[in-house]
Amino acid sequence: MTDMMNNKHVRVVVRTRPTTRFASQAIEIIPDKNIVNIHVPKPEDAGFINNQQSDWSFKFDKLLHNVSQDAVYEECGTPIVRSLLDGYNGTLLAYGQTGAGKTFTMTGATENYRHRGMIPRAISQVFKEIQARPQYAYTIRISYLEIYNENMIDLLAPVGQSADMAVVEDKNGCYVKGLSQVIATNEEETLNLLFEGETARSVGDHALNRSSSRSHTVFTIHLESKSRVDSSDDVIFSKLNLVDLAGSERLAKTASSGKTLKEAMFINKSLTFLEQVIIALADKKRDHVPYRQSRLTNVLRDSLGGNCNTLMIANIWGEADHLEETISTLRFATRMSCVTNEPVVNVQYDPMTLVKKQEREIKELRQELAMYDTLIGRSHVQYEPFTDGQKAELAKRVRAWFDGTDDEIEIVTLRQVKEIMNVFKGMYLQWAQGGDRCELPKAGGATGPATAGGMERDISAALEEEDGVGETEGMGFSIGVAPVSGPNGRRKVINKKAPPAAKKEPFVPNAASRQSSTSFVYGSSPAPTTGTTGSGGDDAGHSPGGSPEVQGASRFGDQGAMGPVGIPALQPLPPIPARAKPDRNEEFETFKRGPGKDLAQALIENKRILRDKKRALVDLTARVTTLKASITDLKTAVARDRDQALQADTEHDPALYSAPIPADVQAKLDSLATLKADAKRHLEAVAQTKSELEYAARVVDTCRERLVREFDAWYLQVYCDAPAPAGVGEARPTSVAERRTAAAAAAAAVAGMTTDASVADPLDLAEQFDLMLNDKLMEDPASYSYYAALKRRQRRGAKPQARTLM
Ligand SMILES: Nc1ncnc2c1ncn2[C@@H]1O[C@H](COP(=O)(O)OP(=O)(O)OP(=O)(O)O)[C@@H](O)[C@H]1O
Repeated sequence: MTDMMNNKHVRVVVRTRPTTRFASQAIEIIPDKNIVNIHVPKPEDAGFINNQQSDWSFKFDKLLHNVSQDAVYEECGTPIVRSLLDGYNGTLLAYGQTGAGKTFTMTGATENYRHRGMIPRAISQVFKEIQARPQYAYTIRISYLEIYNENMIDLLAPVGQSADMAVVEDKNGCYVKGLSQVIATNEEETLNLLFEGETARSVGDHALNRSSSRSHTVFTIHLESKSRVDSSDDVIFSKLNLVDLAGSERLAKTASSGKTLKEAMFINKSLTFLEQVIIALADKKRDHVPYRQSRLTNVLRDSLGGNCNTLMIANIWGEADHLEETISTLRFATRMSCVTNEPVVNVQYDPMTLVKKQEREIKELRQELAMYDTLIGRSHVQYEPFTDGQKAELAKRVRAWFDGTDDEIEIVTLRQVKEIMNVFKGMYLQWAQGGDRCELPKAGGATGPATAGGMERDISAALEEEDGVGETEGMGFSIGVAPVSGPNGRRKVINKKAPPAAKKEPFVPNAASRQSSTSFVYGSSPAPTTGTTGSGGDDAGHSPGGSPEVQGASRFGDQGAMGPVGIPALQPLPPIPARAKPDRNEEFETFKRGPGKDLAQALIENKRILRDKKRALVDLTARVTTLKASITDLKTAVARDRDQALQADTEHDPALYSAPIPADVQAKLDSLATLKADAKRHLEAVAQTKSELEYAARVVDTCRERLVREFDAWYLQVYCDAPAPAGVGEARPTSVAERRTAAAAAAAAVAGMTTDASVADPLDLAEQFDLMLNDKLMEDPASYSYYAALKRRQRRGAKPQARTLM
């Protein structure tokens, strides 16, 4: 018996189907030497000069002529199953013409136990071997796949529950995703699965063999083994594929038509592809193996020429009528024997064992930490997750700290810090959502929870006292708007111990601030004021220019990270007196043409670049779509040519596959290659442009944020007498009066200018949509038409009157 592990090439065993009409004049079997000689007399009517081959000699690893199932299994099954138990993958496949005995070899005849085939015998041996190896724990899973007309069918899936399947390859090999793997604990259960699958198998009738299987099947025994003796966490995975291929046949001979003809064509095609894979594998110079051409080769990709023991049983039917098929089978078997394999044991680390090991380690480390804490006198240190009760207790202490009744919270562990942060977060969220009763404590040590409004009142009252003006800003101005909860650290810390709010009259917020749970500290423009003209107003919703981006830029600008800790202690900047309040939108225009001119121009220029990039991207993507469509058309044309050639090949002529490719097909293949290269180039350009576009978008955002920030600083400095932040604005007028005069002058200058739309209008909705469209196109260029239509619809939706007026 050959040692499978030392076997570097695919083993090929030829089995003959017993027959009383054996063509002994044409076929010579020499079992001792494993040789088959074939002599086909040349037809007399073929003419004087006849180069047709008439003699063949084939040598294989083993020749099994008229032997029993026992003998076949002993030769082919036993070693491969033993290797399976040792951790090597194995594949046993039966190939041959229809009726040559493939199914008889693999599954056998069910009515007689002695006639059972390789699969039931392999199952039986697997469980016997397992019993003989008590030092290992085994898990066995069974899958049974059928490939019928290029469709994959899960023969073990519960009726009506078959999932979508796909062949997937990862570092551990290749498998069919979605295919059921049923755990089997004993021989009987496994045989049940085999028969269950058998009944589900597609069986068709035709002239040669009334119970011929018209599909390929792959019965797989997946084995997982782990040593019970050594402490290693290694798990060995191995699998045995038992493959029953559909019969190779000549369409004319089987008198197939209609559905059966279609089946035969699929079978011939997949076997041709199998042959091509075998030819490629046998050719050491070929670096590409066309596995993906058919489901069969794709499923078997790690079983043919991979890291497994592969054995093929070539079934032949030695009657004169089937001489051609016999030669064809033996030629294929010869090619198969040239394929080399490198069997290796598939060892993997068990993820569950790893988890258990880490859990053990964590437990030990905790114990060690507890010992350490005891030694240094730190008791009651909490390392476990906090319980609800403990969380509530901690929240109480945090509140006490806010109230000032508790001066400090001792920090003992990182987990405790995290929990405290969680308490802050919860309080902040509750407050930001404007719940009626917020858990935030009232400043000044008042006991019990305070309302958000209450705190705001305290803050505003404090401001009133400080500035002598008591107006609160409504919401509505879009540029530089910052909510109380925002990150801009332009607020003062309320002294917990002596809150001015406690002494003041309660503040009654205006309508706008009542409507919103979020009130704005500065930059809000509640009134339809007209800049320096100073006409007051109270319309909170007046603001133009409410671009969400601009709001976002200001809310989450870079002036400090948003942190819930500082929130209760924040205080707004002094509000602008109503009579002096200019319209911020107008002031923004003034700013863009004055101190912020360079920045505004940079923004315009960067937006232009962004638009150019978007346009380029749309063009490139459209080109890729066109190229892809052309590639698909050409591929279809080539496939049609191939199908026609296959249909014409009713004699299944092996010479056809070595014949040169016709010129017109070659021309199509050349164009296909050119198109693919072109598409690849364009896809690279798309990727490049996409990254340039993203960069340009970032630059635009940064520019816009900076412009808004600078404007805020400028505005505050001019109208609120706030100190200029470092690096923002230079050579400014010194006094408030001077600044206001300068601003008025700038506004007057601007009044005479034409408005530059691109300055006033950052990325509009259409531009945002373009950006989104480009992102979608990147995900799937074929979606171009869909999204383009969507865009059209959106445009139409925006201007419905345009249609009705026509
Ligand atoms: N070695 C054998 N001993 C006895 N009977 C055999 C043997 N080989 C084949 N047969 C019989 O020949 C018939 C056809 O065999 P089988 O169905 O296995 O062919 P096949 O190659 O699987 O055909 P198909 O490709 O159509 O599935 C069956 O009735 C089977 O019992």
